[in-house]
Amino acid sequence: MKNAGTKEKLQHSNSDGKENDQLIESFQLQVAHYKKEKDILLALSDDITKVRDKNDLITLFKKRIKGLYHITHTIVTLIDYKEGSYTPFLLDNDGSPIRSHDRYSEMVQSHFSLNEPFIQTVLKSDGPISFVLEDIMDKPDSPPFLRVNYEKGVKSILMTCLMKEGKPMGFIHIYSDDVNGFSEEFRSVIKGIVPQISGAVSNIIKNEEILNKEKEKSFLLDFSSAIATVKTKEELASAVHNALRKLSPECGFIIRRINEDNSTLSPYVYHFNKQLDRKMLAAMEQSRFPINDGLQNRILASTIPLFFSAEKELQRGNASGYVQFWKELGISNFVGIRLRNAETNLGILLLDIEDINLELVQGICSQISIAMSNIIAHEQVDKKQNEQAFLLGFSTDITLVRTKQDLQDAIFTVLDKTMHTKLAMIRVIDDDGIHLSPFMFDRSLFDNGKNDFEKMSSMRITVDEAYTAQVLASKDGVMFNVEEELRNGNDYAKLWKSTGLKNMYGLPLRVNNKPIGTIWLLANKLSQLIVKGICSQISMAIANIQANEKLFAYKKKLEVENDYLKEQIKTIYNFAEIIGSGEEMQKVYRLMSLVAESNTTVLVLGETGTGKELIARAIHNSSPRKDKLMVKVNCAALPSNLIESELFGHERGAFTGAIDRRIGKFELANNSTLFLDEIGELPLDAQAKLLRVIQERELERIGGKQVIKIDVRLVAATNRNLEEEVKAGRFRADLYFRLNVFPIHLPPLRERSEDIEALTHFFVQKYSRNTGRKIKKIAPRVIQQLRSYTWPGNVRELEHLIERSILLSTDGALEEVYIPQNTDPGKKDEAHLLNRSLEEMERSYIIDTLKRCLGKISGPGSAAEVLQIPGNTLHSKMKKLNINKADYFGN
Ligand SMILES: Nc1ncnc2c1ncn2[C@@H]1O[C@H](COP(=O)(O)OP(=O)(O)OP(=O)(O)O)[C@@H](O)[C@H]1O
Repeated sequence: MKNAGTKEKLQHSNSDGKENDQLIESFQLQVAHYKKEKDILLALSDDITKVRDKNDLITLFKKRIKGLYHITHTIVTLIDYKEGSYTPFLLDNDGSPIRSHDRYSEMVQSHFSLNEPFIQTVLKSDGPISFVLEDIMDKPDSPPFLRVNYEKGVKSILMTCLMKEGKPMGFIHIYSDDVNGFSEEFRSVIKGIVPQISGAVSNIIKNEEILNKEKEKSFLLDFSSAIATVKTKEELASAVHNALRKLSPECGFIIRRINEDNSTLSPYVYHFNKQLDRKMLAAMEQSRFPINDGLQNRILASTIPLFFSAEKELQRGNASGYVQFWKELGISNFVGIRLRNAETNLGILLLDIEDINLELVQGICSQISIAMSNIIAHEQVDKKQNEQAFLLGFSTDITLVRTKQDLQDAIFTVLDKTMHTKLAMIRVIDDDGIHLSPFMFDRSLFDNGKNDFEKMSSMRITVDEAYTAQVLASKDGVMFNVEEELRNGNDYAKLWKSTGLKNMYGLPLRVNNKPIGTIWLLANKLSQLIVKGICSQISMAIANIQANEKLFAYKKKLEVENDYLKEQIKTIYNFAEIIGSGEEMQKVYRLMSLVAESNTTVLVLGETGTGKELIARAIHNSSPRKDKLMVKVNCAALPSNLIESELFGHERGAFTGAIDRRIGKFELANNSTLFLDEIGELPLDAQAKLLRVIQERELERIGGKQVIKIDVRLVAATNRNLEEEVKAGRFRADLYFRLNVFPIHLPPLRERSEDIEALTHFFVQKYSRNTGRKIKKIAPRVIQQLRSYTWPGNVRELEHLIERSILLSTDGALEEVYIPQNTDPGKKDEAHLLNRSLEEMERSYIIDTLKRCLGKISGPGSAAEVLQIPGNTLHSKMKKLNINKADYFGN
C-alpha cells in the first residue's frame, strides 16, 4: 500500500520540476529508510539465530532493540490453552519503571485470561498492534498489568503474537512512555523478526524441558544412592529430608506407616521446618489414625498424588486430629502420595508443598517404599532375635525355679520389666480335673479394685466356666479386648479396666498336651512367639513345683510314718543288692519306694561310682515292668554319628552303611525301662531329638515313614551338675525339665562312712567267692583305714581296692589294704591348705576324723585310734583347739 501511494505521487508531480526534485528526494529517503530497515532486520535476524537461552533473548531485547528504538521494556508471555490463560515467561524490564510498583511481583506470577477483549483483539490482529494505555486499561476485563504500567508512566503498548505451527503460542509486549512511541519502521521490524523470535522461544522452552529432565534424572540418581545405604528410620528421615530440601527448601514431610491392625496409620518419620509444640508432637507420634478417614484411604487407593486443603478437609468434617494440627502449623495445602512395595501398601507420604513435579515425586516414593520395606524387614528380624534371646534368658531363669516364690520372682521380673505385661492370674486345675484354684497373681495390679479381686480370686471356678473353657479349648490362647468385654457385660472386665491395660490374654497351660491350668496376662500387646514360649516354660515349671510340693508333702508324711515305712520298704521292695543302711541311704530308699511303681521319669544324680546304675536297676526291678529286661544306653560311649540310629533305629538303606533294618533302643525298651546313663554327655543335636521323642512318646526310625508309638519308662543318670550344664548352654533347659521330674541324689561315699564296714564285708564275700580265697577275718585297723579315706572313686573304688587286697591277702585274713596316698582332690586341697595355719589344719583334720568315727573319741574304732594318739591326748587337744560336739555332729 505504502509503495503504491508513493508511485502515484511521482506520476502526478512530473510537470513541476521542484516538486519533482522533492519527490525524488522523498523517494530516495524512503529507499534509504527501507534499506536501513532491511539492514536492521538482517542484523537482528542474524543475532536471533544466535539465541540459545532466556538470557540471550533478554540481551537481544535489552541491547539490540532498545539501542535502535526508544522503548521502556519488553515482556514475553506464553499461552496455556488448557488453563485458557497466558503468563509471563521472560522479562526484559531491568531499568523499567514498573519494577517499583507494589503489584509488580503479583503481575509477574499472574495468569491472565485469554477470553478478555483486549487479548482477543491482539490474537485476531494480523501483525503488531499498538494501544494507548489510557484508552483501554480501565475497560471491563482489561488485564491489570495495563493499569500497573500506566501508573508508572508507561503510555503505550505494542503487542504481537508469537506463533508455533500456525497457532499463537504467546505474545511479545513492548512498552513505551511515549503515546506515539511505535514508528512504522519499528512495527515493520518487529513484524519481520516475529517468526524468528517465535522459533527462538520454542527452542528455549525445549531446552529448558531437556535440562529439567536431566536435573530430575540426576536428582533421582542422587536420591537412590543416598537411600540405598539407609538402614534405620532415622537415616530414612534424613535422606528424605535432604532430597526434598533440594526440591523445595521449606518443604516439610511426614511418612505414615500402616499398623499391624491394618486399619490405622501412625507417624513413622517426619520433618517440619516449623516450630512444633512438643506435647502435641508426642501425642501425634503415639496416635493411630483410622485409615478410612476419607483422606488416607483415598491416598492409598490412588495411583497418583492427591492435593488437599486443610481448610476444606475440616469443612468436610474430617475428624482426624492431624488435619487441625496441620492447620495450626500453618499448612494450608498438602499433597498425599501412597507408599507401596509390589502389591502391598506400606503407608503414605504427606508433603507440605503446593506445586510438585509428579514424575519426580513418584520416583521418590518408590525409592522410599523400597527403603521402608527393608527397614521393616530388618526391624522384624531384630525383634525376632530379641524375642528369642529373651526366651533363652527366661528359660535359664526358669531352670533354676524350685519353689512357687522362685517362679513368681522369675515371672514378675520378665513380664513386668521386660515385656510391660502384668500377670493377672495363674489358675491350676485341681486333682479332681474339674475345679481350678488360684495359683499365683500380682496383687499390686488390683490396688484399685481390691475387693472385687479378693472376691473373684477366692472363687473356685470349674473348667466349664465360659472364659476358662474358651481358653482351655484354644490352641494358642484367646485375646479379650478390655473395652469390648466391658461393653459385653463381662464381670471380670471392670477389674481388668482398673489396670489401664488394653487387652487380657487368656492362655492355656499344658504339659504333654494335657491342660494343667490357665494363665491370664494383661498387656497392650503381646508377641505370639513370646507368649507361646513363656507358656510352655511356665507350664513345665508349675508341673515341677507341683511334683516337688507333692514330694515334700510325701516326705513330711513319711517322716511321721517312718517306722512303718521302713518296715514296708523291707517287705515290699527288695533292694537287697544295695548295701548301706545309714541315714543317707535310707533317704534314697524312701524316694525309690515312692517312685518305683509309677511310670515317672527318674533322674539319678551322684558322683562317679556311687551306684547310680545299681539304683536304676533296682527301680526297674521294683516296677511293674520288671518282667521285661531294662535296656541301657551309655550316652557317653555312643559315636556321635550313630546316636540317632542307636536310639531310634533305622530302616534298610536309610544311610550309607545301613545294610539292614535296625531296631533302636527306645523301641527295644517298649513296655520296659530305658536307662540313659551319662545323659550329661549327650551332644546338643541328639538332645533335641531325644526331647521330641520323650514329649511325643512316638518315634520314626531313620529313613522310615511309620510313626511308632512307644511306652517306655525313663531313668537317666549323670555325674554332672545339669543345672550348671544348662547355664553353660551345653544342656537343653527343656530336656532338663523333662528328665528332672523326680531327682534322686546319691551321696558320695565319704559322706556315708557309716556304710563302709558293711560294704567292705559285702565285697570281701563277693571276691572271696570269685577268687576262691576264703577270708575269715578283717582286721579292725583295716576298717579304720578305709573309713578315714576320702574315696574320690566312691563305692567302685572301694570295690576294686578290696578285690586287689584279697589277692594280696594271706592266711584267710585281711590285714592290710593299699589306700592311695596322693589323689587329685588332695592336690586341689594343697593350695587351700598352704594358706591355712598349722593350728587350723590340725583342728579341721581332728573334726573330720571325729565325723568319720561317728564322734567316738577313744576306744576301738575311735578317732584317737585313727590318729594314733592316746585318747587323753586327743581330749586335751580338742579342748585347746576349742572343738565341741556341735562341730562334728552339727550337720
Ligand atoms: N550301695 C551299693 N551296694 C553295693 N554295691 C554298690 C553300691 N553302690 C555301688 N556299688 C557297686 O559299685 C560299682 C559302681 O556302681 P555303678 O556302676 O552303679 O555306679 P555309677 O554311679 O553308675 O558310676 P558311673 O557314674 O561311673 O557310671 C558297681 O559294681 C556297683 O555294683
